[in-house]
Amino acid sequence: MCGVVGIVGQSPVNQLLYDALTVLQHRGQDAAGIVTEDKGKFFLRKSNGLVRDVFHSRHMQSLVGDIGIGHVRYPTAGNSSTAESQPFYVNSPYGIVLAHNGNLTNSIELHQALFQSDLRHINTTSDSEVLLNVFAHELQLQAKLKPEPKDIFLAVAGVHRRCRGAYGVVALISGLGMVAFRDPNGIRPLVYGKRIADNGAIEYMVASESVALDVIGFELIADVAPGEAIFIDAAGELHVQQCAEVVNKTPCMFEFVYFARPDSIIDGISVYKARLRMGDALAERILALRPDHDIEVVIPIPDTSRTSALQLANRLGVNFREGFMKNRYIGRTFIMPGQTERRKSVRQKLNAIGLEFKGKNVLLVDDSIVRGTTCYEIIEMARDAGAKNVYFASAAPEVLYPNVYGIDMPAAKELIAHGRTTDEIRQAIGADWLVYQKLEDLKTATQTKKSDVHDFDCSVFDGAYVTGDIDQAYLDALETLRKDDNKSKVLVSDSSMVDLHNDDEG
Ligand SMILES: O=P(O)(O)OC[C@H]1O[C@H](OP(=O)(O)OP(=O)(O)O)[C@H](O)[C@@H]1O
Ligand SMILES: NC(=O)CC[C@H](N)C(=O)O
Ligand SMILES: [Mg+2]
Repeated sequence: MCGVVGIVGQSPVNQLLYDALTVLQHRGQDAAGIVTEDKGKFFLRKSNGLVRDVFHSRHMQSLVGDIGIGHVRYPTAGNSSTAESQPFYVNSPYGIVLAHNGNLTNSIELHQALFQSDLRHINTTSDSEVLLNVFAHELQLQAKLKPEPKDIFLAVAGVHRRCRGAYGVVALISGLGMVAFRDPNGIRPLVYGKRIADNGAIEYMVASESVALDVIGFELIADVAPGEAIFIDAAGELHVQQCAEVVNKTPCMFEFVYFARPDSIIDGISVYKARLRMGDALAERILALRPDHDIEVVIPIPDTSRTSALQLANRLGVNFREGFMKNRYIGRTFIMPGQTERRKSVRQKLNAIGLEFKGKNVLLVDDSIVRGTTCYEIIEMARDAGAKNVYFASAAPEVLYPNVYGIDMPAAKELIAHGRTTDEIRQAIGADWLVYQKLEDLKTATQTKKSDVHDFDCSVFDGAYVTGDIDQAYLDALETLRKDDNKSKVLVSDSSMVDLHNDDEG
């Protein structure tokens, strides 16, 4: 789940982009990149690592210009080499750089078509480079030396016709402006906002999550609607156009469960409020299943479950206690690339406060159980700390199916709930009791009257892929390519791959 940002400013945007990327860091910890443009020339810095490690003073100084885009990466396709970090660059037409959140489900077919019909060369295994070249080709078809907004929108319509899957995109077209668009299902989030610069002109910003706008000091205008594109031209003028023939708004449910920051608003839904309601619904379920429960304390698994766990405890009328302390310098474990790293990191990240566990019946609450890495370790820690009984509650239902839209869950067999009953999962994670949220309750908790979202992509829970193009053969191929055991063999980082680089000193 990557994070993207783009700013059309009235003064240098390098620091603003950097700050926005740090706010979006929770969406991708593997690599980061920024491209700015000044007098028709692009300036790039991208590399593997966290934002604070990728950009040093000398890189920041070289990122000149009042317009730019940025990306934080969590790979879901290709490999994790620096050459596959983003933004990507293509020199024709005009010179375009692009940052992508999501995952294309037909990138292999597109890759072939780009070579055989469009005579374009793709140099990496990244689906985002494919997406960039589809956009570039569609723009080239307009055959204009000075394209107008309608030509840009026709190119986006071409992307919608050819690309399948999930994409929240921001791109710069050299000398012309910044374009941003979202797939016709709106699977990945994308918002835009504005602020008034010191000279009185309007500055625009696009970001994966509204929290980035808040922190940088931009006011939210709207979500980029599914299938819609926005274009801010060289004169700073905003153009908005629906570019898809068919739109079916189904944002990713997992954004609300785990990925997004709680202080973000996605498609009119407050992630924070949705998580509070998830806690309420889960408490109702516990009360229905065990009216005479003996839970003495509710303990969240930091960080993401805090919001729902607090509300759950309130609703149960049981004490809420921070029984696990988190090392603030260790990032999210779920989005780390390998299982050994993930397991080690749970232990390094969380430590139990013994007195909250000793002799008590504790209910541990997490937002979700995916591979079971976190809950297995945590339950063992709770027992070591002297808990009498360790119960476990998940604010999301069983994660049963792979994700194909930008979350790296490629293999059903790696999911702890796959092929197991609830009781078998309980045994596998070592809990005394286990309860999951029901999918209907999760949907009800996430929906609000204020939003026009009536359905979600819940494919990881129900196996219904909203783009309608996923079959078992696709899932089998994805599993073979990306499952943990094969990642290290197949997806080796190749630092010798060619890409645009202004700075190769690291
Ligand atoms: O069952 P698993 O495969 O372990 O995945 C689920 C866990 O991973 C995530 O936490 P993470 O540490 O990534 O982030 P957080 O600090 O935001 O909770 C999520 O919040 C769960 O705790
Ligand atoms: N998580 C994402 O959004 C990934 C974007 C893109 N598919 C990549 O692997 O770089
Ligand atoms: Mg967690």
